[in-house]
Amino acid sequence: MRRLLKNPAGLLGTVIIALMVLLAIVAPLIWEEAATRMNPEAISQGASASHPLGTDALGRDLLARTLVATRLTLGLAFLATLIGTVSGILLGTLPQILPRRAGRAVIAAVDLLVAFPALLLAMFTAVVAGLGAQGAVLGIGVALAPAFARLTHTMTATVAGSDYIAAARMLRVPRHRILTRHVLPNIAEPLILNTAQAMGSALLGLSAMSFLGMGVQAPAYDWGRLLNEAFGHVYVTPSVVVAPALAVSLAGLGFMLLGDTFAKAAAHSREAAGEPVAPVVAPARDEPVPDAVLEVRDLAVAFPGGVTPVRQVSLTVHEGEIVGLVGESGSGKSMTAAAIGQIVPYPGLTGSARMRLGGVDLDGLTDAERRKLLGSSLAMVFQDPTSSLNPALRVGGQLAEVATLHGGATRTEARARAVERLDRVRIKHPDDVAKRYPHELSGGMRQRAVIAMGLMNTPRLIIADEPTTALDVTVQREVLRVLREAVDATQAGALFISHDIAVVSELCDRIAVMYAGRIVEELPADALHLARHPYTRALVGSLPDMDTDRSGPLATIPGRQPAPADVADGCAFADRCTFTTARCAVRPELLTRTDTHSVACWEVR
Ligand SMILES: Nc1ncnc2c1ncn2[C@@H]1O[C@H](COP(=O)(O)OP(=O)(O)OP(=O)(O)O)[C@@H](O)[C@H]1O
Repeated sequence: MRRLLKNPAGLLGTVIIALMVLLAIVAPLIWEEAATRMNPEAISQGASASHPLGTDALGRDLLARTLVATRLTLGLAFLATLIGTVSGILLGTLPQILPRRAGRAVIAAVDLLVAFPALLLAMFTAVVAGLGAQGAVLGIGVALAPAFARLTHTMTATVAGSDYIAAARMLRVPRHRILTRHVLPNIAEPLILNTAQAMGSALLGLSAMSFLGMGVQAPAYDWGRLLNEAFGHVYVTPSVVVAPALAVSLAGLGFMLLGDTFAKAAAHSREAAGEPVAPVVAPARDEPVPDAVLEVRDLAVAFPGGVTPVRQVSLTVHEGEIVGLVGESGSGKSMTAAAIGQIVPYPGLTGSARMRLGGVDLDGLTDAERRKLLGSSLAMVFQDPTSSLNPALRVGGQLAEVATLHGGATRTEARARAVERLDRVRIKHPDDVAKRYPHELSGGMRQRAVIAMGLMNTPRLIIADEPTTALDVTVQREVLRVLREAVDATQAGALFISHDIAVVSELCDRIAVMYAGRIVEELPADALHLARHPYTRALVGSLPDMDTDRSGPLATIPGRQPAPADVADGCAFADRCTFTTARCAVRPELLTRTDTHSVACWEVR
């Protein structure tokens, strides 16, 4: 309701439709008599005190008739919309249930009908069904159905490709049950939005049919019929068309605005509750770290409802260095990466005391400058290489685009560079691979192609967010080697995110351990055995090695990490820690133990 009040167009649409519905209920009760009373002395008059919008050819009051006609007009529009949506949705879902060939035939028929002008289709159906309100309603319903069927089919086909539908099929869930339980609930929202707008179209279509004499027939009348009757006098008393024309336009506008409001409300309902609130962080006053390709100080990310997945995270990455960010699922690693790349999803907001990339302070830049800097200096490699590459474009073309867009290269230069970069990430026959589409590549090749894409310009920082999680162990090794070579060759810094402490310790120079949105320990990778924080020690301890007793269960960390909205004031790990004391009710700061080792724990002070 609050959102509706803030959206004037939506509010207007809601008020118009609410008034129309109210009129449809009460107008015939109040003005029926005035609307049907004939007056031979006041035939086809213009506006006057007794008839504010004039009279028709039989001397009946046009304002009263317009108000009374609201019920029939809205009622018929509702019926036509009902016919159109129900038959459209049924038609659109049929191909999911029918055998493949029959399904294709249905879709071909729908495509044919969509191509046919809607009003002609309505008229044709109305003529076949018989002149009058019934025929017109059926005609408009039939005219609305193909667009709904097309929409339903397209959305159903999209949802049908999802993994959860594949899982349901694998479990042998019957087709009709997949449709009603898994498909339709997921496409209901756009269908409802379209229904509101279809109501407007139905109303306009029905009014047009009645105006042409093919809809409601005398003595019944809707707004279109009133327009039809008034039209004969329009040159003598133009005001006679004002009331019905205004009513049709207002209702049409009302339904369109209402559809829009539904769409906006649906978009907002997907967001977390509450308004976005930016974290307040005081800017850093000390000198920036020299030679750092990335310096992040006190980074925080906040979502509405007190969800703060990243709290006071400080990270520094130097040239040619790979820093590993480890932590269990939900500790805020990806969100930290997203905040550095300025791609935190709305309604999340970020704040930091300092954010410098390649020696440039991002907070001091305009949006355009920041985009340019990030586009040319930051390369991001995500977990799923399939979604990082556009399936409709060839690999070489996509890589080349990066160089033309941010590096100012010509097309020929960019293409040559794309092949060279593919070669650099150890892709065999790079010339040939550049011409292929992403689906023609294996997972490991795709991930290497994404790394090559990051290397198209001269990145200062590479952020790799679990780049090998989806790959098997041998391919994983290849990709990690390529990443190390890329860092060594370009002297860029890299932030490598993973939940696998074994992989991180092998690849990285330094490791930052994250727990419940904060960094709890930072140390050189080769000093992992000297880790002091109980969480890091538990992580290291849960790694099996050659001496691990294979007959016993693997070591685990009991308990669970708190959700971002439930992190307590004290040490977030206290619940799961074996060294917890009264002091842990106060959060320990991340303190430097040696030049390269920092820990946030009371126990190790
Ligand atoms: N759009 C969002 N709205 C609200 N909270 C979110 C949103 N996206 C993520 N979060 C929260 O942020 C927290 C951190 O998520 P993040 O993806 O950074 O974790 P992660 O450490 O990378 O985990 P994983 O290893 O599973 O990817 C999660 O607990 C999640 O609940």
